[in-house]
Amino acid sequence: MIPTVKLNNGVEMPQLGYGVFQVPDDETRAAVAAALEAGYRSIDTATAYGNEGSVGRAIAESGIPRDELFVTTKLWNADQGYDETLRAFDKSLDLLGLDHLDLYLIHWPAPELGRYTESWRAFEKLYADGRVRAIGVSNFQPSHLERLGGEVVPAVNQVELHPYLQQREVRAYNAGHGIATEAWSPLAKGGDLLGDPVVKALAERHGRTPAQIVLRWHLQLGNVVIPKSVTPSRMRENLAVFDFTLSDADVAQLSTLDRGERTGPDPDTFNAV
Ligand SMILES: NC(=O)C1=CN([C@@H]2O[C@H](COP(=O)(O)OP(=O)(O)OC[C@H]3O[C@@H](n4cnc5c(N)ncnc54)[C@H](OP(=O)(O)O)[C@@H]3O)[C@@H](O)[C@H]2O)C=CC1
Ligand SMILES: O=C(O)C(=O)[C@@H](O)[C@H](O)C(=O)CO
Repeated sequence: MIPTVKLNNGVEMPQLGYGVFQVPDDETRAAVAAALEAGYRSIDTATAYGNEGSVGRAIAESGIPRDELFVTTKLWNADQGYDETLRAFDKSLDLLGLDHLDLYLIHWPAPELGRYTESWRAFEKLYADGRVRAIGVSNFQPSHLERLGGEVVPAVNQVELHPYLQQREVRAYNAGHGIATEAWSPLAKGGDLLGDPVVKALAERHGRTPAQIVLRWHLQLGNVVIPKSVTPSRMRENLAVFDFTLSDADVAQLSTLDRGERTGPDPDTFNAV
């Protein structure tokens, strides 16, 4: 039901998944269970979200075969460095209750720390050892990617991306290097974007919701998306986007909305640990 994108190492990643940022730990198990019940098979979490254990419990209780799931987590900034990364990976895998991960991402470049290249060496070891099926980065600008070094080209770069922040330069760089672009906050956190007159007019014309129009725009650009919702009806709504298409003119109209407007931190200056 959910199409996949083929990553640069041949691994197939669902183009639409479920994100759990800001889902409180004690609500995550039920939220992920509802998402899996709705049909999601790709889950995006992070050490920083404090809910990996609850994601793991929901996965274990679902009874869904492991090879039908795609699980992503992310290395937090405080864990950057070679040995620190290896330890953080073990801890995440343990919390998730898994014997391998599908995708591991360096969460932020945190350039002031100056350690993401060491973390990438550790990622390459984890990948070579078969403990993770694909490795990638998040919030990396082209300048950060240029300095990554190593042997393995990241499979994914997960960045903030939506019609108000279209990341044309990052997307072009990713595409030119075989890196899949994954959009975080694909709905711009459910804020003004969903009430934008252009989005609303397209929603009315297609008989869809504003969120569905925005998700369809992403999918037609080739982005991987991971919308978050704790509301089961919205989980289902966000999945019901594979039975209609936007015209080229619709996509072009949405592409005029770019304001370069971030809802989250700037990767060049975000160094929190
Ligand atoms: N790598 C990184 O640095 C980052 C990664 N992420 C990842 O991306 C995921 C998604 O991003 P996120 O920041 O959560 O923002 P989203 O763009 O996914 O928006 C989530 C918000 O939109 C609301 N919403 C969801 N669906 C609908 C709908 N159909 N109609 C109206 N409102 C809707 C949700 O409300 P409600 O839940 O109440 O239904 C929630 O408030 C995260 O969960 C996380 O996994 C996010 C930030 C940074
Ligand atoms: O959600 C994420 O993945 C993030 O990295 C954000 O929470 C980010 O750390 C942030 O918004 C800090 O204010």
